[in-house]
Amino acid sequence: MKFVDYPDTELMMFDLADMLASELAAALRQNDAACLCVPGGTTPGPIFDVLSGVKLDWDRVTVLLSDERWVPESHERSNARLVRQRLLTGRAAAATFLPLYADTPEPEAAVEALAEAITPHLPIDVLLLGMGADMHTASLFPGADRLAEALDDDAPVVVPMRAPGAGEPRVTLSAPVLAGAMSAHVVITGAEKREALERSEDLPPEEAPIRAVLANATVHWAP
Ligand SMILES: O=C(O)[C@H](O)[C@@H](O)[C@H](O)[C@H](O)COP(=O)(O)O
Repeated sequence: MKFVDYPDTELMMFDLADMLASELAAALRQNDAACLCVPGGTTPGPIFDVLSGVKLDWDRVTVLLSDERWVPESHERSNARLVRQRLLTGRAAAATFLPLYADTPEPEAAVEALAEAITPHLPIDVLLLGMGADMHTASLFPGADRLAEALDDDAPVVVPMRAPGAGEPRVTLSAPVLAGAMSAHVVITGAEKREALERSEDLPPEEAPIRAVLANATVHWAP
């Protein structure tokens, strides 16, 4: 794992957006298409704001979510809603978005079809993830009902997930899909998350799921 700390959040968001854009551009120089995978939550909005205005062949980029809350896009907790409002605007509006949600009451009915749509776009070229103070990333929560399945080397691409700290049911890309990204960045802010990251170093992924993606990742931190 590589760790980069920044003097302030604004600078981090700009630098990181710039880095993601360069990596996407490099992937597009090598291949016809590139896959960008992003998280939801409260942290990445400012990165999306910068990235959405970057000059890039966005029409060759597919955007995926690392995970989704099982709510329709009209819901304020929908990660797809965040991505549509903050990332898929401006120049990035030309990208293709693959949602991680379908209009079924429970995620179990939809995960296979979602995985089928995503699989042709793997491996992820550029991955951005967040992390919770409980050391979850994507929707790989400690104590979640299907965490062991999602951490397994042979895990399916998309796994439904229910956890005490998660609110509504979720779906998540599995650990091998996330860990298989060509380039991975984790963005965190504040002392609590930095301490959690340090604590995770002595824990197995079952207790600290962020461990499952850290080996080849760069963690970006600002106070
Ligand atoms: O849908 C989600 O909630 C995410 O994808 C999740 O994994 C998020 O990245 C962390 O919970 C951090 O969330 P914050 O950025 O809001 O702290």
